[in-house]
Formats: sequence, C-alpha cells, structure tokens
Amino acid sequence: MGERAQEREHIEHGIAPVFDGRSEVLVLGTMPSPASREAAFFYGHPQNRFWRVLAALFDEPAPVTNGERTDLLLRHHIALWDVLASCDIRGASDASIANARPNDLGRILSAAPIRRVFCTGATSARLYGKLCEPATGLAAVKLPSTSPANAAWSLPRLVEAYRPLAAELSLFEPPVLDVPAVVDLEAAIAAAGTGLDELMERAGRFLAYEVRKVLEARVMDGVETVAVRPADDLQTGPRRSPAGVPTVIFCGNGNNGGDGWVAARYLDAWGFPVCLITATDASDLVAEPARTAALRAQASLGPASRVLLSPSDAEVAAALRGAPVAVDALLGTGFAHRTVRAPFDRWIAAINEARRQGVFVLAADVPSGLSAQTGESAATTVQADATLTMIVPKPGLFAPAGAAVCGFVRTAPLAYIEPFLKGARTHL
Ligand SMILES: NC(=O)C1=CN([C@@H]2O[C@H](COP(=O)(O)OP(=O)(O)OC[C@H]3O[C@@H](n4cnc5c(N)ncnc54)[C@H](O)[C@@H]3O)[C@@H](O)[C@H]2O)[C@H](O)CC1
Ligand SMILES: [K+]
Repeated sequence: MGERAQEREHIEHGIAPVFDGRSEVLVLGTMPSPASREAAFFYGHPQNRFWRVLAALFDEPAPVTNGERTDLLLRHHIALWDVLASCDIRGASDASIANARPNDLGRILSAAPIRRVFCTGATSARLYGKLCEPATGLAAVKLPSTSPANAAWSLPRLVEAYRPLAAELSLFEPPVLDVPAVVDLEAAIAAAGTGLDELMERAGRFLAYEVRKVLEARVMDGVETVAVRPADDLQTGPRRSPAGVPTVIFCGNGNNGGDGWVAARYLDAWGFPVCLITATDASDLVAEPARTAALRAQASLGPASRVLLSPSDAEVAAALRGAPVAVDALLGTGFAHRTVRAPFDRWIAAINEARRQGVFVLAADVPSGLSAQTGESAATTVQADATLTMIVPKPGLFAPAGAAVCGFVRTAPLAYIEPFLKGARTHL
C-alpha cells in the first residue's frame, strides 16, 4: 500500500438514520464504509452479511434495494444508525479511527420507545460506551460484526448471535382485510413510493424463497439428490446447481400470474430450473405490471428452464410428473366467480392430481378457484399445501371452505403497512 493510501480521510456520516415512533431497538454500527457511502445506505458492501442476517432472523428473502431495507427495519420496529457523526479513518479500517465525534442519538431516543441498544461489532460497542452511553444511560449489547473481514463467523453463527435482537421486538400481526381494502392499501403504499411493480417483484421473490425452502428441505430429507448448498445458506445470492426435475409454475393472465413469472425468474437465477405454464405469451399479456414482469422473466430464463405456451393436457401431466413443487399463480384476488374457465379448470385438476402423487403445491396469494373475499369455492379449486398470501390475509382464506384448501397460510410482508392501517376496513 502506498504512502497516500495510508493517510486518514476525514469522513462525515451523511446517511439519515432509519427510525419512527414504533422503533423498539436501536442498532448501531460505527461509521458507513466506503461501499455504504457509495450506496448511500447502511451495510452497502455486497459481502457484508447484515441484511442477510436480519432477513434470516425473520425467515424472509434478503432485501435488495435501499427502499426494501428501510421497509424491513421499520416493519420489525428496528432503528438503525451509527455511533459516529464524523471521524478520520483509513478506508473501512475501524482500528484507524481518530477524532471521533458521536451522533446525537437523543434524536431517536426522544421520538421512539427504544428498549435496547445493540452495537454491530467491537469498535462500535467500545465507541458507544465511551462517547454515547454517558448521555443515553442505556448499556449496549455487543453483537459480532457482519463485515466480510469477520470471516470466522459463518452466516448461521451470526444469525444465532443476533437472535437476542429479534427477541426484543413485538410482533406485528397483519389484520385480515377485505379485498377492496387491500386495493386501497396498495394505493397508499404506492403513494408513499412503492409501486405495484415493486410489490410484484417482492411478491415473486418471496414466492421463490418459499419454493426454495421446500426444495432444500427435500434435499436435507434425502428425497432429492441434486447437489445444493445446505439450507442454512438460504440467504446467499445466485448460484448454479445441477438440474433436478423443474418446479412447475402455473401463471394466469392477470397480476397473480405476474407473481409467478417473477418467482420463475428468481428460482432460475438461483439455480433451480422451472417449467412455466401459461395460456398467453408474455408479449400478449394485457395486465400490468404482469406483462412487464413476464417479458423480463422470459428474457432472463436460462437453458435449464422453459416456458410451455398453451400445452396439451398430456404435456402438463408430463411436466408435473416427478416435479418437487407446483406453484399455483393462476388466479388471485381478481377471481370472484363460480366457475373457472378453460384451460385453467383443467390445469387446476392436474395440480390437484399431482398433489395426490406427492407434489408440494404452493398457492400464490390464494388457491385458484377460491374467492379471496367470500371464501366460496369454485367446482375446480386448487388444494394447496401452503398459501403465501400477499401483504395481508384476506377473509376468504379463513372461511370454512377456504381454510380447507389453503394448507399452511403465511403472509408475505411486502411493505411497511402499519402507518396506513388506521381507518382501514378490517373484516374481523
Ligand atoms: N395485493 C397486492 O398488493 C399485490 C397483489 N399482487 C397480485 O395481484 C393479484 C391480483 O391481480 P389481478 O390482476 O387483479 O387479478 P388476478 O390475477 O387474480 O385475476 C385476473 C385474471 O383472472 C382472469 N379470470 C377472472 N375470472 C376468471 C374465471 N372465472 N376463469 C378464468 N379466468 C378468470 C381474468 O381474465 C384475469 O386474467 C393478487 O392476487 C396478487 O397475487 C401483486 O403481485 C403484488 C401486490
Ligand atoms: K393463486
């Protein structure tokens, strides 16, 4: 390293803290690294495991954009900042810090019911103790650093060490909302900066994440023999694995289908081949953002995956034979009829037959054929092993007929919705 690279640089923090009146814990690093300053957000180095650790704590896919990362923090009532407002530092070397000036944590502590402070590493804990604790009167819990330099700590070990943070947080139970109230909620989320296209991206990624959990569990159980990394690596990024029988993803023509197209893109990118079944070519779809999402997915699928356009019943059955998982993204909240039109009725029957043969069926938002609002079930309705419902649960999922076809219900928390719930029409 040359003489100049050894010199300390004066750094001002420059990234606004994340918190609001619901924040319950305060997580503090030392100072944004050069990569974080470049990304204009905390823990921006792609190899830093902070976001993967938090996501794993809550069993969610790792957030990608700064907006998603902010949402994740606020949803879980976590405030995030750093101990220092400015210092002199060499690169990202905490050991080189001089002339340290602390941030005014009173800004957060006076606005939020912070129960506990956590420091992400030895340097932030030491500087917090010296520069902040006398003013805050709150002792901090020291957590291991998630930086790539802390290579001795594997991701699973970090996740275990961070569990006390999650244990401090009160759980948010999303309310059951009528379908028209979900539409209002979407509009409020969009007005606050997260559009339907971004929600669909998150929905599809969450679906892919749930599929991946099923696939990796099957490997652990010895049902699948493809060589994949162990399940505790679920948060890591793209990688390739030898192809097993592809996951079959059934996509309808509306935005429920869009969730399926996005899920296909992620699974393929993560190394899990897919067979996507659709009645309409991506370019002929009308609903947005489904059309844009489908075109993007179609263009990105690798050679191990394929799209079957209007396949025969025999081709559908062949795709399902031996498949580990079938994703039902045919009909979502837009369906409210007594009968399902062809070919979707036949595809639903094929999914249900495949489930009887052992294929795991995951429904996107709501099992197709079930009215998300009333819980009435069409003659042909998907029988799911699990349903990943988007943003909030809908009443139909809990009506007697609905509960019978949903399997295990999980809500995908696609956005920070608490600020928008006041006055929302809830079903229960
Ligand atoms: N809630 C959210 O914030 C998000 C929801 N997403 C997903 O979007 C769907 C709702 O999408 P929408 O386009 O409104 O409706 P659907 O896709 O459910 O259905 C419309 C589709 O279905 C066809 N159709 C209607 N009736 C029938 C019938 N009887 N037989 C056959 N086909 C029928 C219609 O022609 C349309 O093509 C929601 O469920 C979520 O999955 C976003 O992805 C993210 C945010
Ligand atoms: K569905």
